[in-house]
Amino acid sequence: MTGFLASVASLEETALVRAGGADIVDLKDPSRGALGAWDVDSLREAVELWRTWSSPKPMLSATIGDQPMQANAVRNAAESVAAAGVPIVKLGVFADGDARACFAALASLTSRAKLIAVFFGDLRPDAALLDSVAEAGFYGAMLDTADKAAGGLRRHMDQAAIGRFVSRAKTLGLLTGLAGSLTLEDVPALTQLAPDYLGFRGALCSGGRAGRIDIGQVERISAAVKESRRAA
Ligand SMILES: O=C[C@H](O)COP(=O)(O)O
Repeated sequence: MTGFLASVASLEETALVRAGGADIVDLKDPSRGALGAWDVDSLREAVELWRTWSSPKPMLSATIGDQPMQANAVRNAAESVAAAGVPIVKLGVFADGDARACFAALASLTSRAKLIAVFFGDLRPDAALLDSVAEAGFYGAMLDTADKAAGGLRRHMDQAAIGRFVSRAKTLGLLTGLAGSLTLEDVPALTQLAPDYLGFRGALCSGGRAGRIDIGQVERISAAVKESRRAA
């Protein structure tokens, strides 16, 4: 069943998307890049708030920033997000450096945090890397886009290619997600591929992804995801 991930830039937005029906609240600073990170003090505050929530309680994730694919840089950034108490940590698989070495360096963290590898549809994602992601003990893998000015995920990958990614990740036992400037119109087609969640930021905001979350847009996307999964 496909869920709804909403990326938020502040504590206020965290409460808004929870009220709007998000299944995963994703702490991300869009002004700092595709996977811009919150500062550690704000992460701790969000974790404290999240711990007070009762049912329905969304999952909580956070991004580690747009790091170079160097094992030390990626591990340090991921350790710091996990140490703030965030249960799900999302990190980018950029085209530079040694992705396999980064995954291997993170294996020891997988007992303390659920790690998600974020592949980018506009950076020629190498699905063969999914095996290494699973071997390192990651919790999930998803597709997103790195360049938010270059169109959405479906502009860079066709339905069959996205479907192959989802299906390979599932076969490996990974939680699967799809994002990348998605809009309401993308929901029915992508839900057909049965990812575990669809992720949004820009479509939830007024004034673009670096703008502010609009509760009306959150509710519309949330309703569309729920409707599509009923129809699937
Ligand atoms: O993880 C999901 C993303 O934050 C998606 O952001 P976007 O919809 O602005 O590409």
